[in-house]
Parts: sequence; structure tokens; C-alpha cells
Amino acid sequence: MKWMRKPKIILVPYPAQGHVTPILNLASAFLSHGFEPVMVTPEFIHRRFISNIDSKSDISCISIPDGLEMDKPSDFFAIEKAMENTMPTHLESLVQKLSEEGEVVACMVVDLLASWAIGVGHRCGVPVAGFWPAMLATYQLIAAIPDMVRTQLISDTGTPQHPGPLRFLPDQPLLSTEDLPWLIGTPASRKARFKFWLRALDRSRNLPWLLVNSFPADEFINHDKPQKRCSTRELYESTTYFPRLPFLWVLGPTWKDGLPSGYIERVSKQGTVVSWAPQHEVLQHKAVTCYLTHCGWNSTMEAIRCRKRLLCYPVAGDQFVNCAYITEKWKIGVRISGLGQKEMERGLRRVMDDKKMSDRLERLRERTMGEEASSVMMSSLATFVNDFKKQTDGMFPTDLPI
Ligand SMILES: O=c1ccn([C@@H]2O[C@H](COP(=O)(O)OP(=O)(O)O[C@H]3O[C@H](CO)[C@@H](O)[C@H](O)[C@H]3O)[C@@H](O)[C@H]2O)c(=O)[nH]1
Repeated sequence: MKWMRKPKIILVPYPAQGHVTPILNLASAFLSHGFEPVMVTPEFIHRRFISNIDSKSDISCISIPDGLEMDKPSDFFAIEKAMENTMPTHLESLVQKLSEEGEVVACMVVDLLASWAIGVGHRCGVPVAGFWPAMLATYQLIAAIPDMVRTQLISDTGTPQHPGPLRFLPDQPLLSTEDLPWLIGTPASRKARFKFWLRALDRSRNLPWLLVNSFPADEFINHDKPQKRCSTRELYESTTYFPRLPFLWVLGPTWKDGLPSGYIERVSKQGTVVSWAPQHEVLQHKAVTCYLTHCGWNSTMEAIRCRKRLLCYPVAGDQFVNCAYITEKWKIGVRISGLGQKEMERGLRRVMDDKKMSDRLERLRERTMGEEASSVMMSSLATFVNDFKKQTDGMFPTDLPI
């Protein structure tokens, strides 16, 4: 049988930038294996990110209704409601429509934070692979939840049962109990987020594949307790303290509103405040020496790829674990305890005075993203593609590249 069209792979990210970015990278890799990647997102995120995607790309981006009344969700739980209540039927209709049109959906790759889509794949008879957009160690932490409950490190609603730093995983260093990724917001919100993780674990338990956006990681290292959050006012003060230093500051619209009036005009000779910038391109520029980051995993990997020293200010979720690796294990950055003048000055001095940091960055980059690491990664991907091709024997053209 001669196939006129390429088999499709449907990719479903959790609807946030840090999840769309790595899934698009994966989609590009599927292109070279002869598939047509189709990323499916809710309407609100499609509107927000689609303009940043190369219009000439062969990756199709399709939006499905999210049922949100406002233009964007009010919080994490509004997104969860959209994912659980509205999106499954629309994705199912989409997959059925494709199949009625004679398209082959070879596989679905589902972000574990969008675990609602796993059931859709099963109902439509499409093989499903899980996708973890962050560091392997943070997946291991989430996967260890049942053991943590069993050994009473945490309650069955996710509340830490012991104060102070704890060893959550065998052979790995200490973490503060407050660093657990679901401990965000009020007690009720923490419990609801914990439930979200339990459901994701439950749905993904029997998946035959898990693709991880990471590299082989080392053990956890103990680190300081999480620091207080800061206001835009503190950030503002810290930038005024370094009138020598030119800066580019990416601030979301809500944060930008908190700046003192006239600030942007006053700093305009040495600083620019924008609501979005092509971060990876900016980091590649030789004028950039240091990157102040919240330690999102993609930002962390981009900084390593571009060999940029990091000033770390983790805020939520997996960012505390990422920060522990950056500052204690890899020693390619420094954690700051706040964003006021003194902390920034101390942090910048420490990060710039460390004469060995550049060498460590270079070595880490080579070890995790160099030729050998890339070849291991490509071979893992080829194994995955071959594996699901075998499972769906006969569905595919025989001349697809491996
Ligand atoms: O102005 C901007 C802002 C962001 N980005 C890109 O957007 C991505 C952001 O990803 P990440 O650094 O991971 O941050 P978040 O969007 O905050 O990511 C969420 O998802 C990540 C992966 O699960 C987690 O590690 C984070 O904690 C979580 O907040 C990166 O590729 C950036 O280059 C830009 O290009 N320009």
C-alpha cells in the first residue's frame, strides 16, 4: 500500500510556555523521523504562543476549545478545570476526524501535567507515550510520592510530617520539606495540587514510554531553605543599585504594573524592560554575562547551552530542586536570598568573582549537550520510534527514516 501522507504524532503539552517550548523541540525531532507532528493546545495558549512559532515550520499547531469565559485562565485551577472538563471531548473528536479523513495517528505524546489526554489516546486506540518537560530528578521526586506516604514522610494529603530538611529519595541529599513541588499557596491549594499529582501518577502508571526532557542527573545536594518572595519594588531597587551595568529585564504585564511611575524612562539609557524576549537568542549573545533566573528547567538548560552564569531566585514547583543542582552540585550559579540591593550586590559579586565557573559551565555543557550526549539522545529517540512502530505493525510506510 502506498501512503500519500505522513503518519501524524499528536503532542499535548500542559498549556504554559515552559511546556510548549520542549514539546516543540521534540516535535522538530519527529519531523526528521518522517512524521508530521501536530501540537494540540487550548485556545488561550494558542493565541498567546502561536505568533512565536515559525510560520514556515512543518509542525502543525491546532487549538481546541477550553471553555474559559475570560481570555485567559485566572489560575492553575482554572486550567485544570478546562483540561479535565472541556478539552477531552474536543481532542477525541479531532483524533476521530483525522482517522475518518484517512490520516494515521501513529502515537500521542502527552505531557504528564496534561494527563487528561492519556485516556483520550486509549479510547481512540492510539499508543500513548508520557512526556516529562523537566529534570529527571524532579520526576523521580513526584514518582516517589506513594513511598513518601507509606513511610510517613508526608501525609496522604501531601503535608510534610517532619520539620526541617529531609531525604526524600534513597541515596539523594537533603531537601527542605517546603521545596516539595505541590507546596504552593494556601493549605487548600497545596492539597488540591497534591491531588493533581496523584491523578497524573495514577493515569501514567502503565504507559509503555516516558520521554524526559533531561540528561542523566546526579544526586540531590542539600541547600538553604527557600527564601521569601519579593515585590517589584525590591526588584526595582536592586536594578537602581547597579547604574553601571546594562540590563535587559523581562517582566510579565502584572509585574510591570508594579514598577514606580517613570522608572522605565529613567533607566532607558542602560536598561530595557520588556514583557517578552527571544530568550535563547538573547542568552547566545556575547554581551550577556549573567542571567538572573527563576530556575525554570528550560531556562536552566538554555543557560547551560549558552554557557551563562546564573543568579538564582527560585519561586515555585520544581525550581528549588533545579536551583540545588545549579548552585550546589554543578556550581554554575549562586542562589540569592532576596532581590533587594544587598542580596543582589553580594550575589553578583560571588557569581562574577568565581574564576572557575566558566570551566565548570563548559564541562557541564559538553557532558550534557556535547557530541556524545547528543548521539545518546538521538539513539534513545530512534529506539522509541522503532518501538512504537513495532507495536503498531503494518500501520506505517516501510520507508520512514529511523
Ligand atoms: O520572554 C520570554 C520568556 C520565556 N521564554 C522561553 O520560555 C521558556 C520558559 O521555560 P522555563 O524556563 O522552564 O520556565 P516556565 O515557563 O516558568 O516553566 C514551567 O515549566 C518548567 C518545565 O516543567 C518548570 O521547570 C518551571 O518551574 C515551570 O514554571 C524558555 O524556553 C524560555 O526561553 C522566552 O523565550 N522569552
